[in-house]
Amino acid sequence: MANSEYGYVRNFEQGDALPPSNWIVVRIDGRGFSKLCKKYNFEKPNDRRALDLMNAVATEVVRSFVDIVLAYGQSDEYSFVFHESTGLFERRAAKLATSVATAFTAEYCMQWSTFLPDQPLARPYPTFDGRCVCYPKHSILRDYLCWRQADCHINNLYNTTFWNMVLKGGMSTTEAEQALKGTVSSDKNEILFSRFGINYNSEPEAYKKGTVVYRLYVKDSCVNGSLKPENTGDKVPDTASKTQLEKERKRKQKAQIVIDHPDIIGDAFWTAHPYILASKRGQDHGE
Ligand SMILES: Nc1nc2c(ncn2[C@@H]2O[C@H](COP(=O)(O)OP(=O)(O)OP(=O)(O)O)[C@@H](O)[C@H]2O)c(=O)[nH]1
Ligand SMILES: [Mg+2]
Ligand SMILES: [Mg+2]
Repeated sequence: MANSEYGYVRNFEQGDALPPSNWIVVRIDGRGFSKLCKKYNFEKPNDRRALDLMNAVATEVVRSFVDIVLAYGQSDEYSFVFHESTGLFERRAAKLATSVATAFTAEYCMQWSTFLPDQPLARPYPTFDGRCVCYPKHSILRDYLCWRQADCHINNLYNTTFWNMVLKGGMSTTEAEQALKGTVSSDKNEILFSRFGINYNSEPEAYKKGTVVYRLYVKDSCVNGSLKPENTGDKVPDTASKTQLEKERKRKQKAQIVIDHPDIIGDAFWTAHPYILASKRGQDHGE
C-alpha cells in the first residue's frame, strides 16, 4: 500500500523527534480540575484522598515506563522525567506526551473508587493533557524541578492562608482575596499563626513540598544508573549489549518505587541518590 497512489499523503506528516541527549519532561495536568474539585467536594485547600490517588497513579506510570527516572507532582500535575538517553518511541514528542497522559488518565479513572469510594465517578470523566519539554543540561532540569517545587510552596502557603480565613475566619472569598493582596510569605505565616494557631512549618510535607516518585536501588548495585556488568571485571563496555539492556530493564521493573516528599531544591536529595540523574557510560557530556 505504501506505493499506492495514496501513499504520498504520508509526506504531510510532520516529524517531531526531540533532540538527542536532552532530558525530556512530560508534564501532565488535569483538565478543568478547578471545576472537578468543586463537583466532587474535594477538601480545601488539600484533599488527602485526591493527593494519594495522584501519587498512586504516578507510581504506576513510573513502573510502566522504565525510562522515567523520576516524577514530581503537586496539585493536579505531574512531571515525568525521561532519561536523556531514552530512545522510547524514537523520542517522538506526540507519542511520548499522549502515551503518558493517556496512561495517567486511564489509571486515574480506574483507581478513583479505591481512594474516593463514596464519590462515584460520572461524566465528564477526568482527563489530563500532556506536553514535552526538553532540557539540554542536567543543571537546567534541576532548575525546572526547583521551579515546580517553589510553585507548590507558594500556592500552598497562599491557599492554606486563604482557606483558613474563609473557612475558620468567616471571611468571604472576596474579602480574603483582598486581605491577601500584596502580602509576602512572612505575612501569611503570621496570619496563620496569630489568627489560627497554625505553624506553617508543621503542615504536612506532602502539601508543602509536593511528591517525588523514584526507583530505589540497593547501594552499590548500580554504576552511574546502569547495571553493573557481570563477568567483565572492571571493564565497562561503551555500548551495553542487548542482554545487558534487557537485564537493566528487568531490574528497573523489579525495583522498589518510592513515594516521598523531600526538598529537591537543595543538594541533599541528589547527593543521596546520585544514580537518578546520572548520565550513562559513553554519554557523559562532561557537565
Ligand atoms: N479543593 C481542592 N482543589 C484542588 C486540589 N488539588 C488541586 N486542586 C485545584 O485544581 C486546580 C488546578 O489548577 P489548574 O491546573 O491551573 O486549573 P484547571 O482548572 O485544572 O484548568 P486547566 O489545567 O487549564 O484545564 C486548582 O484550582 C486547584 O485549587 C485539592 O486537593 N483540593
Ligand atoms: Mg489543570
Ligand atoms: Mg494544574
